[in-house]
Amino acid sequence: MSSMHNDPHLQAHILVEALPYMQRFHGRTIVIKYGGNAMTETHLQEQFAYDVTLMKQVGMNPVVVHGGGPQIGAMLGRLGVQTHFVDGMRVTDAATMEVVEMVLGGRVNKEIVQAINRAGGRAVGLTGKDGGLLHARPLRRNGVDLGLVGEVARVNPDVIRLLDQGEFIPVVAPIGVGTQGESYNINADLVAGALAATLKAEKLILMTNVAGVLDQDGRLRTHLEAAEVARMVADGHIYGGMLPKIQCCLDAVAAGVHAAHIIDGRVPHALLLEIFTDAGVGTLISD
Ligand SMILES: Nc1ncnc2c1ncn2[C@@H]1O[C@H](COP(=O)(O)OP(=O)(O)O)[C@@H](O)[C@H]1O
Ligand SMILES: CC(=O)N[C@@H](CCC(=O)OP(=O)(O)O)C(=O)O
Repeated sequence: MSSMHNDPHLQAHILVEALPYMQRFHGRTIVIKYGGNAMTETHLQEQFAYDVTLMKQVGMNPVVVHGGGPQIGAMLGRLGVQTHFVDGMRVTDAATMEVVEMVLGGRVNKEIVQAINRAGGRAVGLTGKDGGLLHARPLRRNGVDLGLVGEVARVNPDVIRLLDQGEFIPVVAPIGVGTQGESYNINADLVAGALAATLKAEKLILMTNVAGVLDQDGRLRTHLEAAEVARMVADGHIYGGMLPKIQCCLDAVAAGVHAAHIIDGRVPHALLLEIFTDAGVGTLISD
């Protein structure tokens, strides 16, 4: 870092390289699923907060959707409540839902809001209940009852648009509201995908704990087209937690989002590198 500071030419070069991206993405919405190490390690969290604040400062509209699976797991453990997953989804009974809502909508959401505010941004925390943002219905999986696990039935983006115009950065916890006012626990990747599609976002960026989508030899694929993704899934080279990410990237791109990225949240300033540099980080998925 210090050697970079000592090289004004390099600094100027970096700023100039960022200019076309600032121009291209000015006034555009970029939906970011924030999760993994980037959320739990203090220095990565601080860097993320600076990245989002910088995006907003140069005229983009970042919309943050956060996860928090490990934090929910830790709280359930402290309360002595057993939890288990079916196809990557946490089976959610009423007692679990109470904890999910407290942890995601309370502690985790406010920690992110505070981190962004500390970086000089103006973040506003929401759950899908606020402004009727995320209407949910029960998610059905091969006849297995997942309880209060939901999927997004409808998005009402009015509150996001209002915040964007007001120079605020929305930070959304993945909780939806049902027809009777009940809460649903929704996988955060699904929420990010649905928001990106509804907002006709320029980009959907999913931050995770791997370098991106890897091929059968463990090499990073920097660009994948839909047809190739389908082949990799059929051949079993994409599985587990990567499946819903891939699916929501494909859905978002099919719905008109220009690009969907799966990026390595363990890399310092991963978001900044993805948005403002020619190289980018992770895997770009296009149709
Ligand atoms: N082709 C692939 N490339 C990279 N990761 C893959 C691939 N196929 C399956 N995975 C798995 O998907 C995981 C990422 O999903 P997950 O752990 O659910 O992420 P997150 O917790 O960030 O939502 C990886 O750790 C890896 O085990
Ligand atoms: C239905 C379901 O599984 N919901 C997730 C919601 C949080 C989430 O998605 O967090 P990560 O992105 O950190 O995994 C859960 O209960 O863990």
